[in-house]
Amino acid sequence: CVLKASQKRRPLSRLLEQLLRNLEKRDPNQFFAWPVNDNFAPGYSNIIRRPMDFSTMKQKIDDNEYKSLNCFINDFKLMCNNAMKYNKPGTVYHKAARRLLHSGLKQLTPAKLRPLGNILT
Ligand SMILES: COc1ccc(C(=O)NC2CCC2)cc1-c1cc(C(C)=O)n2cccnc12
Repeated sequence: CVLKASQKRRPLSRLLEQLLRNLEKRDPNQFFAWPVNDNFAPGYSNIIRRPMDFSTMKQKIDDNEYKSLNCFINDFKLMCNNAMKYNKPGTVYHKAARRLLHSGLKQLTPAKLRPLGNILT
């Protein structure tokens, strides 16, 4: 029988896509959905050396650039830490990044991931 496109994906890619969808749900305002635009964030590209956002992470999954779950988690942390570096504490973006980081990492603990199978070994 012919496998559906999604079934042809590598197991790691399918897991990362599932985790990404779960993380994106925690960004209802879509502040992290696309690259931050210098026109709305003056000086952003001078302050943030390694920008990251959910659409870039999705592209990296599709291009099989993530060799491990840790590389994926590191990009998620980079994205949140960038926002807490550029935006002052108390701003809507700094608060959103703190909340996203903490709630997102709770979903990425070994206990939460173990039920997803031993593909991480
Ligand atoms: C993809 O990035 C965005 C997309 C949409 C919005 C947005 O709808 N902002 C409205 C809430 C008050 C204006 C903000 C952002 C945004 C994210 C960020 C981050 C993540 O630092 N940011 C920083 C300064 C100014 N705008 C932003």
